[in-house]
Amino acid sequence: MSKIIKVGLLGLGTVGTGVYKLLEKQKEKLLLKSGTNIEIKKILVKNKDKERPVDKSMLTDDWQEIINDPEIQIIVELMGGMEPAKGYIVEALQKGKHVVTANKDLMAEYGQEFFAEAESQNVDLAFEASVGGGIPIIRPLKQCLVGNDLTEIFGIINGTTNFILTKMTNEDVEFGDVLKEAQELGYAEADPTADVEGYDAARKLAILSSLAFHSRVTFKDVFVEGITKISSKDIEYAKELGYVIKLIAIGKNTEDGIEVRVHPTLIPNNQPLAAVNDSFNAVFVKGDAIGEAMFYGPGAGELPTASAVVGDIIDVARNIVNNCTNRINCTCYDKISIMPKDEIKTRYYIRLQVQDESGVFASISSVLGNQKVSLASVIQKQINEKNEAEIVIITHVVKEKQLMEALKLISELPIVSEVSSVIRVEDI
Ligand SMILES: NC(=O)C1=CN([C@@H]2O[C@H](COP(=O)(O)OP(=O)(O)OC[C@H]3O[C@@H](n4cnc5c(N)ncnc54)[C@H](OP(=O)(O)O)[C@@H]3O)[C@@H](O)[C@H]2O)C=CC1
Ligand SMILES: N[C@@H](CC=O)C(=O)O
Ligand code: NA
Repeated sequence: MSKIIKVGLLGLGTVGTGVYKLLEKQKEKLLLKSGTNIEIKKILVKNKDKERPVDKSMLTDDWQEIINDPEIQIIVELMGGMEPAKGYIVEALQKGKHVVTANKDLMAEYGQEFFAEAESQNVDLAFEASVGGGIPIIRPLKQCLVGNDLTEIFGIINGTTNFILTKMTNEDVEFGDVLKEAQELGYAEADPTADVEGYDAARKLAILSSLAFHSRVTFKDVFVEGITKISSKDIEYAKELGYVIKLIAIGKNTEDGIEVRVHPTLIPNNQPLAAVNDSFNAVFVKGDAIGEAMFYGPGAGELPTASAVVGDIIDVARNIVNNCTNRINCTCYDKISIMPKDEIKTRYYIRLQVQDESGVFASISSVLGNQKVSLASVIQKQINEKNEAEIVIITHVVKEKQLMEALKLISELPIVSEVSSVIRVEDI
């Protein structure tokens, strides 16, 4: 057996650089911790001429140099995106190399395919960094909590949007400026649309739900809405009503199928998730044996994410040393249907601009009542220069389909000039 396990690193951006630094820092302890030395042999980058904190001779822009190197046993994919990362992972697994990845885009869509390859080659596939950055959540779900039947998994699983919403809540700042700051801090995806439109959180929720409910959930199954339409006014009104707005991911295993959704949500400000700020993430799980547990920590950034990747590398190295690779494979043994979006039930916050005249409330209440939408509260906020009043409604629990039908009818009422915001409310 090799006394040094050699690693091929794909990508030396935010996370790749963190992994390089952390393995260097841990160099003297790796043998003690894993039973073997671990060494990065080659690093794949796009642009070899960029200034980097590593020995230039390790860099290559040629994948063949890495995949065809028989000494390299572990491929660590930190490039991101779909191709060529997907092709490289499949090729690596097919060649009998172990794979560690932080790529949720790929795991949320091709997890099953990757596991089939890993199983057939008897190699490991580890992806702790793909959800919750540095927070241990994949391994706890696969190992520590496997004795439970989990019914719910929900939380804040995108650092960039949590950073933006926290700043918009606590400071008078522009969305664009805060997004730029999140990008500079290395939290955002290469294309930040994935963060702000909720796709990144939806991918992570697909991964978490697959693990929690033992049934494959992919990105396209998740109902998703991002944070781009959230205004400071909504944040302000939510605050007045005792709520805070967060991008919440919710996965439930119900009698009517798996419910998976990601959207901005008003949550009560005494809920523990309301105190999860900046780029921090938190994941709640509910199970028949454990009851409720919360996993909390840094959800993005160079070293927190590297912490999860290096944990995976060491774990794979231990398995190689102990000749026990491919111990935990795909855990999706069930096939549960996905609940259609229309069937989702929740409460809603609705902000409307209406004519300031008598009978307005009665007309709106009547439309809502006919659609079986019952009101928890209605508040008039202010009157503008056009003599329009702004009203905020909070509903009781209603099915998505009924609410959407009611909103369509409301928006057609002559006294309603605009339905300005519709945000879901959860007392989770
Ligand atoms: N940033 C974070 O906080 C977290 C990120 N992740 C995930 O980790 C992965 C990496 O993210 P991050 O480090 O932020 O990304 P970066 O954009 O900072 O880094 C990407 C790296 O991959 C290299 N690369 C990209 N495409 C190619 C290609 N076609 N061929 C060769 N090299 C390529 C780039 O090379 P070059 O340097 O030459 O441009 C760069 O070094 C992603 O999957 C991301 O979703 C997961 C958790 C947290
Ligand atoms: N862009 C992601 C990075 C970590 O997964 C985020 O903001 O959470
Ligand atoms: Na993690």
